[in-house]
Amino acid sequence: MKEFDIVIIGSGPGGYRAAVLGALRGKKVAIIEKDTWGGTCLNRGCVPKKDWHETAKWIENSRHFAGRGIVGAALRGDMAQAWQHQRKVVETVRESYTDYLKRLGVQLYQGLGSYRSAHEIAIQTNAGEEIIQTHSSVIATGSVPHLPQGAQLQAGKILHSDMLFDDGVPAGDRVIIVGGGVIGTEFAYIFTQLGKEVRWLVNSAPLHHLRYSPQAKDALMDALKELQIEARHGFAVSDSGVDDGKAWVANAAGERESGDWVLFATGRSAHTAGLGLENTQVATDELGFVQTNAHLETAESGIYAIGDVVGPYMNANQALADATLVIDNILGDNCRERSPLWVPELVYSAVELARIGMDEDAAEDEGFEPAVGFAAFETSPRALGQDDTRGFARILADMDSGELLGGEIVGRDAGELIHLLSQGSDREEILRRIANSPVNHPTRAEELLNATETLAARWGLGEFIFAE
Ligand SMILES: Cc1cc2nc3c(=O)[nH]c(=O)nc-3n(C[C@H](O)[C@H](O)[C@H](O)COP(=O)(O)OP(=O)(O)OC[C@H]3O[C@@H](n4cnc5c(N)ncnc54)[C@H](O)[C@@H]3O)c2cc1C
Ligand SMILES: NC(=O)c1ccc[n+]([C@@H]2O[C@H](COP(=O)([O-])OP(=O)(O)OC[C@H]3O[C@@H](n4cnc5c(N)ncnc54)[C@H](O)[C@@H]3O)[C@@H](O)[C@H]2O)c1
Repeated sequence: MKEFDIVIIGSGPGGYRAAVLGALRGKKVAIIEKDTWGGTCLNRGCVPKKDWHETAKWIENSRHFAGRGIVGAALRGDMAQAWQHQRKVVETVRESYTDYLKRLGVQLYQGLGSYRSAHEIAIQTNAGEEIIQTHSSVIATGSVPHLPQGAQLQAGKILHSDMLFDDGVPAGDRVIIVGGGVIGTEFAYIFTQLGKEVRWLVNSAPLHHLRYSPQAKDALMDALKELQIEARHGFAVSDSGVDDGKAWVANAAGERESGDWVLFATGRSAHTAGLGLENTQVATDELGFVQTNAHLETAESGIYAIGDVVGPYMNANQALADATLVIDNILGDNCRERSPLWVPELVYSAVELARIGMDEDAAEDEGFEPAVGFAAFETSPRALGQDDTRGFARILADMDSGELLGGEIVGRDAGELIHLLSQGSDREEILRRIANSPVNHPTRAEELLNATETLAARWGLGEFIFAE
């Protein structure tokens, strides 16, 4: 029986990163994947979605072509071609991921991983079963789409996002999107730009459950409205079907909406099916998420869990941060604690939203006195030159110490700019560093510098921000 120091089950961003870090730190590592290498993020999530988001942006930006001196035939989106484009990107990335794991000496197993006991894991492949032994293991099995009661999937007609990326884009231009979460908000924009006629149904205000400020959500909703993308509110789907080739959904009052196909974007649930957790002490909560302590260790010593399967923060950034933490904990003295507040969150839609840390209420609850630094992209030379002055950078700092408490960026490249606020845990230093480091001009990043300077000018935090 083969023996490993660390076995990882699942090859999404969490599992992949844990395998890389374990190997780089000299450990004998195996990773097990039952499906396509790279998990949800690479094959059915972040990577192909951002590829489409980029295409959508190009189409949206074509509104400005004439004014910039680009003239010629009108452009239109072709979603089937866009699907092919993301596939090529995904396949290239997947190959480089698996190559890197092999070069690092990680043992790759293709098959279903299932605990036989706390330190024995069976891998079921088409060829049979192999059992391996390990000192520690990491459950990184991610999540699967969650559907409301009454939703019935049908290939090519009623689907969730995994089916969209696995099977291709169905025929027909009238699409119904159900759900006002991140996927619904991102895809309502992407599909519209790619030439679809979108009917967007939400049972509560889009992104209501996320921690973005009302100003950020309003800025996004305004940008969507400008593109004629508006949600039908108060529509909770409780039934669905296909009649005469048309897909439909209905609410409890019997009201129907129909189109060529339907995309359900109604959340995701933890993926633990077939994992054999009953052969261990690992417990799940009432929603099915794997329970861990703050060190991400389960009730079974030596078994850790990371990413979507732990929840409730289901994004690749959290899975990556978790992976770094558990490898430190497995190899060190098990003392690092999960800190989701300082992992960036993003939405990629008509504008990008990015946030990190606390908002004003949370900061006050923690006993801080938050001051707000603000800069809009309205007069940024870079934003003006890009014909896109929507959005702002907002920074919260503590009046008593100048410590960064949180930040939010709305607008183009917010997903890149947020890194200026996420680097390092020395949050009393971050704003001083931003205010005093050499910058590239003209850039959007300068608006973070400007927001920092307003903390000095308006709130008197200069002594912290400009101190030697
Ligand atoms: C449409 C969409 C867009 C998204 N966009 C973004 C984005 O822009 N930014 C962002 O940060 N997040 C995004 N996300 C969320 C992100 O994809 C997930 O949070 C992330 O993939 C979670 O990573 P993970 O490692 O926990 O699990 P996953 O990526 O889900 O990977 C888990 C892997 O484990 C495998 N597995 C499960 N059980 C077993 C078993 N028993 N044996 C072997 N293998 C097993 C699965 O096959 C899967 O490959 C998006 C998600 C979706 C659906
Ligand atoms: N940029 C990113 O980081 C990113 C992008 C996409 C997805 N994700 C993650 O993937 C996961 C899944 O995304 P999601 O948007 O499906 O989930 P979500 O949990 O963000 O939102 C689900 C939405 O569906 C709605 N809903 C639920 N039942 C409904 C019903 N019967 N009728 C109408 N609406 C209903 C909810 O009110 C909610 O608005 C999330 O956890 C999300 O964070 C992250």
